[in-house]
Amino acid sequence: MADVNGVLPSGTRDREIGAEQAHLDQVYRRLEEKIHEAEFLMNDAAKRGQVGTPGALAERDAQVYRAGVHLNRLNNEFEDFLFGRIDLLLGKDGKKGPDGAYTSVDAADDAVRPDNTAEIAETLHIGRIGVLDADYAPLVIDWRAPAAAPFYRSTPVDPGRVVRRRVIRSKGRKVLGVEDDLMRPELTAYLDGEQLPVLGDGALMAALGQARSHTMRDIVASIQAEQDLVIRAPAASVTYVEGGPGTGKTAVALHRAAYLLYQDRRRYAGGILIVSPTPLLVAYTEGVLPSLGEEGQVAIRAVGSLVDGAEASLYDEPAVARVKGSSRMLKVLRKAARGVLESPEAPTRLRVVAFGRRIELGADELDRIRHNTLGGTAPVNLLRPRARKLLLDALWSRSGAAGRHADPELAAELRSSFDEDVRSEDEFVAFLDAWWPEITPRQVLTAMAEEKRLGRFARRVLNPGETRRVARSLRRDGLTVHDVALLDELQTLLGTPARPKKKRELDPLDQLTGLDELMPQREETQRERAERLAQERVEYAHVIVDEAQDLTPMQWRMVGRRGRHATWTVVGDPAQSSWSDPDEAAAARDEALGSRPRRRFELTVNYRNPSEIADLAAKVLALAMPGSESPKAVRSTGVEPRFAVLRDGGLAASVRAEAAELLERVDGTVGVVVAMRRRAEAARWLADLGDRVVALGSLEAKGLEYDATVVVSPAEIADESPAGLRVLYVALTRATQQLTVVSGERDEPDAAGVPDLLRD
Ligand SMILES: Nc1ncnc2c1ncn2[C@@H]1O[C@H](COP(=O)(O)OP(=O)(O)OP(=O)(O)O)[C@@H](O)[C@H]1O
Repeated sequence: MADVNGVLPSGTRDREIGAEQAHLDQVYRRLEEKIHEAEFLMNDAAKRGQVGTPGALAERDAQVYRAGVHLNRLNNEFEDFLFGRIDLLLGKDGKKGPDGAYTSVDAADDAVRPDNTAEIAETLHIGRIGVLDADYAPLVIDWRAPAAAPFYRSTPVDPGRVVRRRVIRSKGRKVLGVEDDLMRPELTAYLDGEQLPVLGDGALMAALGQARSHTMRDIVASIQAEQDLVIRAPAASVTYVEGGPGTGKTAVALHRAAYLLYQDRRRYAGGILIVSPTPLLVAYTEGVLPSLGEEGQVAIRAVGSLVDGAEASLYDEPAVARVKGSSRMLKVLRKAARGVLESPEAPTRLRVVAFGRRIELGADELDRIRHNTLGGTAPVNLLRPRARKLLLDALWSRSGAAGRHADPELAAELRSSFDEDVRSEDEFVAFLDAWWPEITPRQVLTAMAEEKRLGRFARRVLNPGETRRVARSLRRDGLTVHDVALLDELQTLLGTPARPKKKRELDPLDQLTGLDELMPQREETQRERAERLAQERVEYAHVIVDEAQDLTPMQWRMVGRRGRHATWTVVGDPAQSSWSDPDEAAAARDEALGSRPRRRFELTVNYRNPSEIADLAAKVLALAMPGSESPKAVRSTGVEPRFAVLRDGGLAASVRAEAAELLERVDGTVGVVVAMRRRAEAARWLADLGDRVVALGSLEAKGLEYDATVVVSPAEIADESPAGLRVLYVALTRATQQLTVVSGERDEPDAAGVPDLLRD
């Protein structure tokens, strides 16, 4: 309907908005009916409860639960939940599918007439959940339903049946605007006898230009075709997604979690785990799933918080992180988990009295027994019964009672009464507790903090300098992100011994019959214990790893243990890896994922950075990973990055002034990225600029984005670790609007203030 200049007849916009408003009104009326139904159900259920029979009570609980879930969802979805519409040509098969949609995605051969005109055969509205009218015809189709896929998949190159895709913006019950994309611009299409109008510049650009807040928004209304392919990929084995900065990897990962739950809620009742690199990114993304109507079954955890009780947010200096994250640590931990028993506090003599004789085992004998007990690879804490048995053997042979009876039955009886004697002796019990205590992972880390002991555990694995630095880092207060993977590994190496079963409350009937005594408690077998422990460990049905390029080998082992039977989605960008040896991490990843087949996807479009910023970042990418390609920026703002040099007052004053200036120029947030060691001072520089501005260490910037960023001293960031150039690449790709680079002396800026690393 638009003429060649794109001018629409007056009133078209109002009429189109009016039509969508009418549809939204109808949807709300239907939702209100559903809410009344749900409330009625709850009241009715409450009344039934008053009847009081067990059957009625159970029924009431089930009904209240169902109605509660229903009400809750409806209330949650009320905000902005109808967001899309597609107008479609007749489908090839011409039949209606289960959602009222034609099942084919291709247009029928005769859908377009020879004069390039066509009739719209069907209009579908898409929203956060599906709503049917009283006759079960769809008023809104859930965005995750197959019928909604053409909304995301259709492109002008491959439009399928879609003629026009419309994004509807609404607030509460009011439609504010519509943005259309024409998929078949060559066509003149008619709906109910009127030519189909096209309004706005397209929803994607509108979404990308918006100011950013401190939380991520869902992209449900503007998911792009290549992203939709990933979101809806079947959850078989491993879905592996690579893409440069801003290509929507995090957004896609979150929407995929919601999609998988919709697809097969029962299968994912085992939970979906999303592993995120930092607590900041967890906080940033936490709201997305609830906005998609999904909560509860998805756990988003920072990699430093995967072990219960450990909430690590400290970072090791790069040289230490490199050692702690490497798979060399596995050898060190294996030795440490066993060697920790040889503590200076461990008793070196065992004395008992049995059969009226004093029997003693000395240090050498005890060392030999410990050594024999530890042979093999069984978890240390599970070896205590074996240690006790070997101690009793040694005491028995020292007792001289072994040869007393030739008759095997009598000899066995004697031995068993000897064992009973010794085992019940207080001294023996106290000795065993001190000599073979139950060890916790933290105790092993504490032992490793002593340089001498760590030196023994790490012989021929770490060099003396590495040993010294790791030991020193473990003496600090608080856990680092890398310590958590060590704790998890140690937990596996140490094992959790079977706890004595809680005594059941005595059943009066048991007391009468003495049944308890007649049926001795059977000891758990090794195999049963292993099975029980395997079940108790937190495992998930699907594991999503965000920023996967950053996981160290030790972290991959930790994450791998949480998804041994899971399907996986792994998203990352090797060019953003802050790990010093990406090949080693890739090998560890392959080991964690096992031999499961992979489906690979690539995301190629940068939705975050305008081309002006993306072009600058590409220069660092060329240094960091020569030959690799940057994603294509989808928009440009005409605003070039600004290069600032030090003013009077040094770095603090310069950064403050640049941040203040950006606050004036953008509506949303400003991120100031500094080298890790400057984190604390940078926070002080910006303290009174308000909460729209945040100071971040370079590693913390991972995955986040701001309207504008100040990157402070590229050279400092690049020099901070062997992966420094890749970390700098991350820092330079965080802004959605404007970027300022502040150079220090080390950056050797030229006359225009451009630092050495960013020059052509
Ligand atoms: N289809 C889309 N519609 C609207 N916005 C989008 C779309 N895809 C991505 N975005 C936006 O682009 C930005 C970058 O997305 P996201 O953070 O998921 O990218 P990423 O690939 O994880 O980036 P990085 O690797 O740098 O962390 C976000 O603001 C996201 O909302």
